[in-house]
Amino acid sequence: MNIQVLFGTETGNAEMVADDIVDALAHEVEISATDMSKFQVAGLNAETFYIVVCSTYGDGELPNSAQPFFAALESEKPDLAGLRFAVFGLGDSFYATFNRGSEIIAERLVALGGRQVGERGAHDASSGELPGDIAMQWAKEILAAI
Ligand SMILES: Cc1cc2nc3c(=O)[nH]c(=O)nc-3n(C[C@H](O)[C@H](O)[C@H](O)COP(=O)(O)O)c2cc1C
Repeated sequence: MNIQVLFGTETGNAEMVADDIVDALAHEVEISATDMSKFQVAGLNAETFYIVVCSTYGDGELPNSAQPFFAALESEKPDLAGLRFAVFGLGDSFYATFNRGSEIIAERLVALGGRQVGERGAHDASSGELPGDIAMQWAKEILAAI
């Protein structure tokens, strides 16, 4: 199976998490990580499983590097029937809009026909836990479910 990790970040935490997920799963599957801002929506395909790793900024908004990807999903409206994905969010429960960014992306992918696998993972910056630790455990559970 081929897994593509797509990360959306403002200050690099989601990229570190994406790299940790790649490290955790690389011995079992073909997997790589790409910044969403460098990924073409036309490249989405049903043969690949996607792991979307995305933080939240502003007031429950997408981080900078996720915005072009999200805008392209809205304008190009690709048919994502058959596409499967899982989502891991980074946020801070200090904000009422905790982890809304990852939810925004998941909702859009589902609206376009994609199927979300497993529970949306979440890291809370106020928890004191390392995001990579939470994400790697979550990713192993996702891999077992697909
Ligand atoms: C200015 C600012 C606004 C933020 N807004 C939110 C928010 O609305 N909801 C949330 O859950 N986290 C929010 N966060 C927390 C970030 O999502 C969290 O620190 C995350 O780890 C950043 O990941 P990144 O470096 O990949 O962007 C905010 C952080 C900053 C600095």
